[in-house]
Amino acid sequence: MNEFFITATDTDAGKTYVARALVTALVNQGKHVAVYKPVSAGCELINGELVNEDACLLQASGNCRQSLTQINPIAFAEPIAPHIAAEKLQQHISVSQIMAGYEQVKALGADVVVTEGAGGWRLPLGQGAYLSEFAKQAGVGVILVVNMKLGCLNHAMLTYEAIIADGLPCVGWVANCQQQMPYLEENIAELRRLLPMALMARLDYCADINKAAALFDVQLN
Ligand SMILES: Nc1ncnc2c1ncn2[C@@H]1O[C@H](COP(=O)(O)OP(=O)(O)OP(=O)(O)O)[C@@H](O)[C@H]1O
Ligand SMILES: C[C@H](N)[C@H](N)CCCCCC(=O)O
Ligand SMILES: [Mg+2]
Repeated sequence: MNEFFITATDTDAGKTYVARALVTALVNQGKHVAVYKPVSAGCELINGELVNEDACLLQASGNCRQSLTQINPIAFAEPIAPHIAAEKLQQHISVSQIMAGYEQVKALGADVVVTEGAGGWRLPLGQGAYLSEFAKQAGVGVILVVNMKLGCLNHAMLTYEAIIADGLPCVGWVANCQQQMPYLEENIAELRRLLPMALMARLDYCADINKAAALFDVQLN
C-alpha cells in the first residue's frame, strides 16, 4: 500500500486541490484510492453532523465508498486553528485518536491512501503535540504543495527541512500556480534547484480537476 500525506507551505495553499488531482490521477490509473482528512476546522452543521468541504471533495474523488466520519473523524465548526477550536469546547485532539482513524482507513485495503493535513507541516494539536507526529508515526511519504507567491522560497525550504528533520521522506513537490506571480518561471527553477525531490506537477489556475489530474506525474512502486 502506498501512503501519501499532503502538506503545504501554508493554509489555503492548495492541499485539497492537489489531493483531489492526485487521487483522480490514481483512480484514472485503475487504483483503489482511500482518503483521510483527520482534522478539519470550518464546517457546516447538516442534520446534526459537522460537514467539512475538504472531506466532501476528497470523498467524491476517492473510490472506496468511505463515510464522511471515517474520512474526517475530528471536525470543528469554526475556521480557526483546530486546537483552539478544541480548547473552546474543552476537548483534546490526540495523535493516538488520529492514528486509530488512520488504521480504519488502511483496513479498507486500498492500493493508495492519500491524507490531507491541515494548515502547514507543524500544525499544533494542543498540549505540545503536532499533526506532523501523526505523519511520522504513520510513516507516510510526504508531498509538499508550494503555493507559488512571493515568500514561497523561504516557506518551501523551511517546510522541507522540517519534514526531513522529522525523518520522513519527501517524495515530491507540486508547484501550485493559482495566482499571478512576477518571475514565476525563475521561482520554479530556483525551487527545482533547492528541493532535491521530484516536481510531481505544475498546476496553473484551472477549475477543472480532471485537467489538473492529467498533469500529475505519479508512478507507484
Ligand atoms: N490551481 C488551482 N486552480 C484553481 N483553484 C485553485 C487552485 N489551487 C487552489 N485553488 C482553490 O483555492 C482555494 C484554496 O485551496 P485549497 O482549499 O486546496 O487549500 P488548502 O491548502 O487545502 O486549505 P486548508 O488549509 O484550508 O485545507 C480553494 O477554493 C481551491 O479550490
Ligand atoms: C481554517 C483553515 N482553513 C484550516 N482548516 C486551519 C488552518 C490552521 C492554521 C493554524 C496555524 O498554523 O496558524
Ligand atoms: Mg484543504
